[in-house]
Amino acid sequence: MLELDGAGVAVVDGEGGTRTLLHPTTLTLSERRVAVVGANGSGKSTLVRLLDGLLTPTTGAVRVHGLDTRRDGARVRGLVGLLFADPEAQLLMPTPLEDVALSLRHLPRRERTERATELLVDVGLGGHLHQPVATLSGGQKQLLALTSVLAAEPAVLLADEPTTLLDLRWKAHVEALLDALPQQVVTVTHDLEAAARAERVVVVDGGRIVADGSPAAALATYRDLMAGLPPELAARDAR
Ligand SMILES: Nc1ncnc2c1ncn2[C@@H]1O[C@H](COP(=O)(O)OP(=O)(O)OP(=O)(O)O)[C@@H](O)[C@H]1O
Repeated sequence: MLELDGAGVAVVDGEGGTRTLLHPTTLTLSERRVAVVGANGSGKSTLVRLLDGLLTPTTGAVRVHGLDTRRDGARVRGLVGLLFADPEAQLLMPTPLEDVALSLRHLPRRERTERATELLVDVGLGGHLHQPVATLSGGQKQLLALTSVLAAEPAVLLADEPTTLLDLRWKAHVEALLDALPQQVVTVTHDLEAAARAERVVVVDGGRIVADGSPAAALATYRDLMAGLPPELAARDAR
């Protein structure tokens, strides 16, 4: 369960004024599949960074499974896994085996290697255990990033445009893996077909939630917005 309780983010801008990235927002996300859509720069990643505790709200509070991200940041980060569009941003080790093993550092060394091998074989990267990460294809890198994140067994996965850089085949592969996960997955996406498969869609515009509800209703609002309608005229009452 993810909760925003009047949570907002404002930063000091270059001119010494303040800039609101997310207006105070109250939201409880308990659905297993949530999609967040919105234009570039609308505040989607800000919302995700709040939920993983990387960013603390400047007003209100954010709770993950009841833990306040401001007070219990380290424990929250233990509960939440993050997957970004660009796997380069999160692959830290020289080989796939070492990268997955890093997420398993709580295990004794031998078990760590065995478990990392098992996980890589399961996702189809068994033939690439020791291949330099830099030489993997983009799709293989994203699959590795996902495997490393999941190895830590997060309770919640936040995926920020996880398939944006993938070709159709890799996109389908990564989406199928994400769809099959037992844990809650919140996905930021520009892919409206993927968003339509969620149980709930949240639409962000100008740092505000402007629609929130079933995919059909919320995506209708988003399409209206993208067609140039101001939020107050775009389809409302998505819930
Ligand atoms: N630390 C910061 N200081 C100033 N402005 C910021 C900061 N972080 C984000 N912003 C601005 O806040 C706005 C929202 O950014 P955010 O990354 O949340 O958007 P987004 O919806 O995820 O966009 P995209 O789809 O392009 O990734 C942008 O205009 C961005 O430049």
